[in-house]
This record gives sequence, structure tokens and C-alpha cells, in this order.
Amino acid sequence: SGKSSIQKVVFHKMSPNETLFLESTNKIVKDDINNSSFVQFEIWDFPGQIDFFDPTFDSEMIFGGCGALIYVIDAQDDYMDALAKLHQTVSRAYKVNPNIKLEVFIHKVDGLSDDHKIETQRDIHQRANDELADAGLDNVHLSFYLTSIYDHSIFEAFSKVVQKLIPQLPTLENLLNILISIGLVYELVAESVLREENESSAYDSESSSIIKLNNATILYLREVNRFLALVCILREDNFDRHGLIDYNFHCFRKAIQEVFEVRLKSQQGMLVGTTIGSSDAGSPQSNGMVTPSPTKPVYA
Ligand SMILES: Nc1nc2c(ncn2[C@@H]2O[C@H](COP(=O)(O)OP(=O)(O)OP(=O)(O)O)[C@@H](O)[C@H]2O)c(=O)[nH]1
Repeated sequence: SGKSSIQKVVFHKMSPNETLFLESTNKIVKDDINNSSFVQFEIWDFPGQIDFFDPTFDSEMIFGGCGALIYVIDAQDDYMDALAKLHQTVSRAYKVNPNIKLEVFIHKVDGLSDDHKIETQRDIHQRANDELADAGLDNVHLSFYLTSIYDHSIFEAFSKVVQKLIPQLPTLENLLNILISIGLVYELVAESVLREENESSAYDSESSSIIKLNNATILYLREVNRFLALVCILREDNFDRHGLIDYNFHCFRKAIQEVFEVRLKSQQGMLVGTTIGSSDAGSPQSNGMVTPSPTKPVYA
């Protein structure tokens, strides 16, 4: 249905056309994403033919420590068998691990018309949920996405799944909101920079880019850490206060580093007495960011 293709396109920069030559997966293939992202996880690619009722299939081990299960359905093919297997898979996974996120990619939708896409999603959604309800599993929640490796949809869907697995996400969002609320910046994008561990790169802490757009706004990029860049859209006249923007950006970068240091320390077994949550991100004051004042601008 396209599982290996998704993983290769999203995490290994393979071009969609090259996936035509991928061989069928005949055993569980583990891919460590730890090296190429600030978000750390492993992807386990299962062979399509795996039999969950085989006694050698250890569902406690497989689903027990798993954050999300992504089930890929080929929307260009007859999906009745796939739906039966979806039901078996999610009920098994949910029994072992009720906290597991259950994600369904309705995949290869590039071959479908817009109407057909909507109808397929509605049909799969309805059948899958009816079957869960019949089995008394009403409280099992499935999320559905229409995906294709031939456009951005697969990146967006995978990103949404990964976001559910980032415990620091509310804090990161809060920090971005604080930066916006200061008023100089009007849109922000924290962009994950995909880079392999051993890849040498010109991208470092001094990296920045300023692009003047033709609608009186500026696109401003700065490095946050090895894998993350911040891209802001600023009004051109606000850019006069460049020093203030940079100062606030430094506060933001420091706060992000602190958020990830907590995880690093707890991974190293040094228990830290604080919990990460949206309330911890604090107020603009506690993050040291400074609001522009017409009389007393603060420069770094
Ligand atoms: N049209 C279209 N084809 C796709 C898409 N994604 C994957 N494919 C094709 O589907 C075929 C099967 O892809 P694989 O990635 O090997 O599928 P798999 O689910 O890993 O298969 P198994 O390893 O046998 O379980 C390949 O020829 C891909 O090029 C898509 O979004 N659209």
C-alpha cells in the first residue's frame, strides 16, 4: 500500500518516482530518526503480510512502548480486506496499549478525483467506526488523513502524527505565541531542518537570511538549533528595530534550549523537579522577551 515509500520520501529525501523500484518488505525494518531531527523516535516498517495471530508475534513488546500506529490503506485498490485487518490491528494494539495514537492514512489519493477522495474517506471512516462500535470499542479514536507521496499531503499528515508525540509541543507553541504577541513579528514558522548526522553543512548558529518581499514585508530566518530554524514574516518598517527583534529571538532560542535540556537531563537519569507543560512557558516577562515601547526601545 506504500508504507516503505512513505518512510523513504518523508525521512530519506527519496523522490516519489524512485519508490517504484522499492522491494517488498519481508521483515520488520527499524529506522532510527534520532540522528536527523530534534524530535527523537524510531519507525518500524512492518511487512504487509504480517500475521498478528502468529504466536511469534509479540504484541505486548511491539505495541507496549509504541507512541502511534500508522495504518496505510491503498485507496486505489479494493480496501475491504484492508478494513478487516485494520480492525484486527487497532483492537489488538488498543488492548495492549490504550494510550497508543491510532492513525489511518488513506493513501495514493493522487489517482482519485476530489469527489472520489471525499467519498472514500467518508466510507472508510464510517465502516471502520461501525466495526469498532459493533465490537464494543466505541472509545477507540481513529484519525484519518488523505495522503499521497506525489504532493505535500504525506508530509503534512506525518507531521500531524509526530506533533502528537512531542510532549514539549504546548510549551513550544506558547513560546512562539509570546514572540508574536510582542507585536513586531506577524507570522512565525518553526521549520524543522532535515539533516543527516554526518552531513557537513553551512548551517550553524550564525545562519540567517533576510528576504525583502514585494508587499512591504520581510522574511527573516534564524538558526534555533542544529535541526530547527525560525522563519518570521515582519512588516518592513518594524525591521528598523532589528536589534530588538534579535534580542527577543535570543531569549526565544535560550528558552527552547532549556526545554530540550530538561529532556536530555531526564534521559541521563538526573531527575529534574519540574514538569513541562504549557503553564511553564511563563509570561513574556519570565522569558525575558521585551515588548517594544515607542519611547524606550530596548536593544540587545
Ligand atoms: N500512485 C501512488 N503510488 C504510490 C504512492 N505511495 C507508494 N506508491 C507505490 O506503491 C508501490 C508499493 O509501495 P511500497 O512502499 O513498496 O509498499 P509497502 O506498503 O511498503 O509494501 P510491502 O513492503 O510489500 O508491505 C510502489 O510502486 C510505490 O511507487 C502514492 O502516494 N501514490
